[in-house]
Amino acid sequence: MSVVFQHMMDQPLGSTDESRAMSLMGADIEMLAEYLYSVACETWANVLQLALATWLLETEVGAVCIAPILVVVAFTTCAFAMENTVSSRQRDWLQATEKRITFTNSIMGSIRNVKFLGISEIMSSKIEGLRKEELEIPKKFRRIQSIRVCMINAPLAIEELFVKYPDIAFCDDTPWLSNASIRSNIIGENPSTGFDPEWYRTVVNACALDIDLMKMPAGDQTLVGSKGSKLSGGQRQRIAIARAVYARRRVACFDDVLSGLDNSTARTVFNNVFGSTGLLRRLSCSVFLATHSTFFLPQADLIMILGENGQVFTQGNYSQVQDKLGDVFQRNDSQPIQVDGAEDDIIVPTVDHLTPISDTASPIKSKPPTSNELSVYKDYFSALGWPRIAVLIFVLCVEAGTSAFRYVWVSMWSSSDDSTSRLGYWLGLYGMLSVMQTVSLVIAVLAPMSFLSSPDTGSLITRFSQDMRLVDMILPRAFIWIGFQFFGAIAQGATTIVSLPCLAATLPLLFGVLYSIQKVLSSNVLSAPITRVAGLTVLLVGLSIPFRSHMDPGLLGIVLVMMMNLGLVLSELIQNWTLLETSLGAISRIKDFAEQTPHEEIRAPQTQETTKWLVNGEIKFLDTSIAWNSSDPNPLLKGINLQIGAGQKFGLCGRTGSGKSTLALSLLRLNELVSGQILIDGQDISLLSRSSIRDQISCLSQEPFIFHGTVRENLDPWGKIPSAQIVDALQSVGIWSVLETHSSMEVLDAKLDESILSQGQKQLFCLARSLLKRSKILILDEPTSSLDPETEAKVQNVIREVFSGCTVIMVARRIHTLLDFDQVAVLKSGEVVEVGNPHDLLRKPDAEFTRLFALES
Ligand SMILES: Nc1ncnc2c1ncn2[C@@H]1O[C@H](COP(=O)(O)OP(=O)(O)OP(=O)(O)O)[C@@H](O)[C@H]1O
Repeated sequence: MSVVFQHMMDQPLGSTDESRAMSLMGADIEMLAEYLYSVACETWANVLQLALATWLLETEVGAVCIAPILVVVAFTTCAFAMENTVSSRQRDWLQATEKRITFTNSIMGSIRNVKFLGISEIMSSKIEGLRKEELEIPKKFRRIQSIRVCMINAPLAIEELFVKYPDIAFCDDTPWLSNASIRSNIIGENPSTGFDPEWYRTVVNACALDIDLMKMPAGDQTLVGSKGSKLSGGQRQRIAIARAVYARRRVACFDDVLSGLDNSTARTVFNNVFGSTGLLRRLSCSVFLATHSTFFLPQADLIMILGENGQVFTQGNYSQVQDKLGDVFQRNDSQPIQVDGAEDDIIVPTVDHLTPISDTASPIKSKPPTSNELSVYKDYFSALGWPRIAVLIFVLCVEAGTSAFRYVWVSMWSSSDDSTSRLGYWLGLYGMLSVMQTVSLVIAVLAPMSFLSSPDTGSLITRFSQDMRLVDMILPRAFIWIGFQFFGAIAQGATTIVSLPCLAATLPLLFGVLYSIQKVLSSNVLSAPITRVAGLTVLLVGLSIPFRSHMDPGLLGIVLVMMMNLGLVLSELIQNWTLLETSLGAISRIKDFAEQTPHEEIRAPQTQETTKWLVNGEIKFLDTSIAWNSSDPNPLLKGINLQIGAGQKFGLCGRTGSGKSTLALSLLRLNELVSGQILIDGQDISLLSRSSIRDQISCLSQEPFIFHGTVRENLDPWGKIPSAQIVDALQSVGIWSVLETHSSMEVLDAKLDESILSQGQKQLFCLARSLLKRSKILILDEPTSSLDPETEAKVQNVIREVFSGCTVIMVARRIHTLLDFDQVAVLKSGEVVEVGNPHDLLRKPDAEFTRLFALES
């Protein structure tokens, strides 16, 4: 596993398929371990057993003893001959697994976007479809864990790069956060690096996170959610910066990390972290900062301006490159503002708004399962379907019954007087019993996979992929083998008792011992007790010896064999029972997850929205208060009163964390309306279902959402739009030609290769999807904040031209992008402090909007 992991770490990003490596580390290595064990332990034992049995047989029947060896050789040869077929099936299975994992990963990583687009149900059925495809190939599966790494992304243009100190911190423009507390994310989870409270507070303060933490009831112990989904974009970015600074490395690389922050916060963080007296200077850390902005250049020791193809356009200190800035940056950014502010004001906070600091970040404990054992069995059986269970039990009974009766039949045959004269009768019935046993065995062995493809179980297991391996691989196997062993034990026990009734007295003792052992096995003490059971069986067989003179020797032989078998069968039964119980833990976790995770749609919608209710796109917020959690006593947004006319362009701006996205996303009912009303075309949206709202409103976020699939699937997940219309949409956003150049086949049905699109082109592609949705309202949550000014201008133009007839609500950090909007609202700490036409507001020198704009220009 470490070899695969190390290999992945050594590869340049994008050169290897992440999910392929995950399959290798998961399914392949697991299988290798399992099979190596059985090969190592069972091969020599089987060879020894065969040799011994042949020798014993030779003393009884002479040369015929060769027959079992021939059978073994024939079957081994067949097994080797089938190897090719098996490995190709295995490859198919792994590919199907990879496909599903890659798709699921991309969806799970973009749940926010999936909700914005109102395509949760479509994505869920796609995942289920992939899963069914995978289960068609009856092979094993295991869960794969996602591993993310931070690395420098750009290929090196020079031959070699020497770094004197290998300890480098890296911070990307797309922050990577694990689902842990804010503090854990900053200090990292490496136990060898001790926690330094003083340094931690200094870093938190420098990254302007103290103000945000103060507003959070759990302070720095607040869980950030999957990929930081419970934080604002700016908070996510500053936590990632804080992690790189906290690490105190000698070299640190920051890739456009300030673009996601509003101007005022960006300046504060720049001064505190990168400025002439910032933390990194104090640490004597060499810093690489990639940026689109010229604002911060005067403070850099060396500036390298790169041309379009990555070549060095010019380099030097600020005074040396100043003249060339105008040639590269077209906007009026070439006049950098003097980055002022309290550069020396990095103060260790005196107010302890951070939760009490312990020496280590507290780990997040997962809740133990609460479902009881019986209800878990009941749920599993109901998911499989009771009729199927009845059929399976019947098949298992037939298999066990025929298997045991075959021995009795042989004994009856050997002791009968007509054993040779009625050979056809004895042999024919024996053959029939063998066929019945084989057929029932095959049906029962094939059962688990067909069970798992039943829709109920499918939906049950896709809910909780973490336990997939147990549910998919171990549980069905344990379940079926328990069936064999249970019914086999009953049949063998019954045959023994019928043949030798006095042995019935010893059976309760045998079961009692086995039951106690099972309890011990639950505590993970494994194989030793099994051998004791075998010993007990031998004892019981020994006890039966004195009865030899009173019964038919053939029958006695069968009883001895059955008793020995019974011991083994029972011990295997115990092993599989233990496995079953472990796997049922997974079902229990799935059940708890499904039952305990609160559902978004708490109240049923009161209006039946069969028709299109959104016609004009007029929006009203009436004394609205909004929270992310309905039980939160302090709503994030308070007393919002806004009126947005149909077809208006409305901008939202303010400091990071002020609630801009929360306000915009309240239109999609992604958060909770605590009081007041939100009306769209006069319709109270709290009375509409969330899916209907998301179906009719378009939304575009900062991270373009593209999933593994064809161009058509990505643009029209609903599968309803004619090709000509899709091509039109791609042409209006200017992406059609890019896709056409890179595709050798029909563009719409080709797999969408994300790597051929730049970040800006991906946003344009997503705009085409919104266009096809033909919605009257478009919400834009900082769609251009991570783009360079030129691409940003292109995207903004498309928004203005193509969506001219729609109501557009745009959250923007770059104030200049809002200047031609009809209205803007400025938010501060969850309240709207200013609303008006941007030009009217700019005429007022003391307006908040004027101040924000001044910071930028
Ligand atoms: N899903 C969520 N669950 C809980 N709290 C959230 C969630 N999303 C955001 N918040 C909190 O709501 C507050 C406002 O976040 P919001 O994203 O609205 O800010 P913003 O003004 O858009 O900031 P930015 O400019 O940084 O994106 C933040 O303090 C954040 O922690």
